[in-house]
Amino acid sequence: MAIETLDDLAVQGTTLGVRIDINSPLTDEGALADDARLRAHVETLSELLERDGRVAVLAHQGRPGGDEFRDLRPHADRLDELLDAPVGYADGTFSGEARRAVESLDDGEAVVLENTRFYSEEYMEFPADRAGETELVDKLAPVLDAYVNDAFAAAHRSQPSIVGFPTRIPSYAGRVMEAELDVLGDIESTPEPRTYVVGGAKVPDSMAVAESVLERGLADTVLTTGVVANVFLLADGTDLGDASADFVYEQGYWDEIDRAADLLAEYGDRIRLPVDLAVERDGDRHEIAVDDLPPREGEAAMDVGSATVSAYGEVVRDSGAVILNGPAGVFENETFARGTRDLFETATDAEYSVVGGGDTAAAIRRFDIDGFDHVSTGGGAALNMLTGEDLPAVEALRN
Ligand SMILES: Nc1ncnc2c1ncn2[C@@H]1O[C@H](COP(=O)(O)OP(=O)(O)O)[C@@H](O)[C@H]1O
Ligand SMILES: O=C(OP(=O)(O)O)[C@H](O)COP(=O)(O)O
Repeated sequence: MAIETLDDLAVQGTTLGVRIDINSPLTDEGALADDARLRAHVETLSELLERDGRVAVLAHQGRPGGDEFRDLRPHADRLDELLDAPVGYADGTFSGEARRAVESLDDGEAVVLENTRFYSEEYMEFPADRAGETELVDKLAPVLDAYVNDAFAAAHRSQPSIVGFPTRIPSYAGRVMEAELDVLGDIESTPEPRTYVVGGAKVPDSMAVAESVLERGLADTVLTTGVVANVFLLADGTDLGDASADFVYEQGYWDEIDRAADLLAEYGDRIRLPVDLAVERDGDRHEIAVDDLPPREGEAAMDVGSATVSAYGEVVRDSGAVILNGPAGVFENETFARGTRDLFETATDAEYSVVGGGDTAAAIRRFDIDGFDHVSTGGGAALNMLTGEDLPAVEALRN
């Protein structure tokens, strides 16, 4: 069944639950370090407000227990600046007070409801029917006329605010969702050879993608960077030193090391690992060949080294399509930004290049890199889609 879009929705005077993805990097003080994901949703929100909708924004920030698990007040303040309409903030998601804030909206007004993940069921995965019966959906659906999902970046999560509402109220794709589905739905027609560059810190997501594209023959080469590369190196028997290994173990990524070992055994000829890594030594960047590891006590691998960037660069330049997700290192720290900056710049030389990921997109803006054919607002969602997997959010909108 075709997905309905905002073209199919009679907006005026209706109260809309609009799920967006404004999960953003934050400063240590909890302020927004990057507002790109907010700006991405301006088109959808402005359209709904200009068409006299009453908009209740649903969104998450961070993961429970993480440093970036914070409230959405800064996001509401920034949206208020970005939109030509008043944007309020409710410090509850579906409390009586939050519901009253939704019910008292006027035409052309918006309110940002509190971080959906402050509510425990939101961080669980459910089939859509069951998600439709969770507290969040059960309490909010009665005060909403319709639901709009514009949160492409969270479309791979089968969580209540993503898949629950379409089982209860009429539901539509927002403009970001619509555009992403159009572009990313057509990856099999991108030019070959295809290279996937998987990096960053969300190792299970990246590993699932690597496995899938290798199995399906979609990837001619997988280049590994970031923490993902560290996991592959550990799986390959490299002594990374305690600091890097402990970082991986503390995240509970034991299974990912086994998975990486299986992938290397099966598809080793198509997977590339870094040949050198960068650590901090005496306050400076210091590069070490993988053959010369481990580093000194306490030194952690924070970036890929120059030899890796140049080896990967050759693969990338010869690629028809490059699909890239995840920074190559701790790019937020200038000492370890080089791998990410140089590799990303090289990726724009491929015939066709697609990038995804919140931090990845932030790195692109930070380094002012132009020339990608598509910069997705999604990381995991984009890559799931590129590998041909169904996105729960999209399935929910179809039913
Ligand atoms: N070697 C590394 N050690 C620790 N963190 C790393 C390393 N390489 C990359 N990172 C971190 O990975 C984070 C981004 O990963 P991720 O969330 O997976 O990316 P995205 O949001 O683009 O999907 C960044 O904060 C970066 O500092
Ligand atoms: O940032 C996100 O995903 P991404 O890092 O894959 O782009 C989304 O907001 C989903 O967040 P999650 O991976 O904590 O479910």
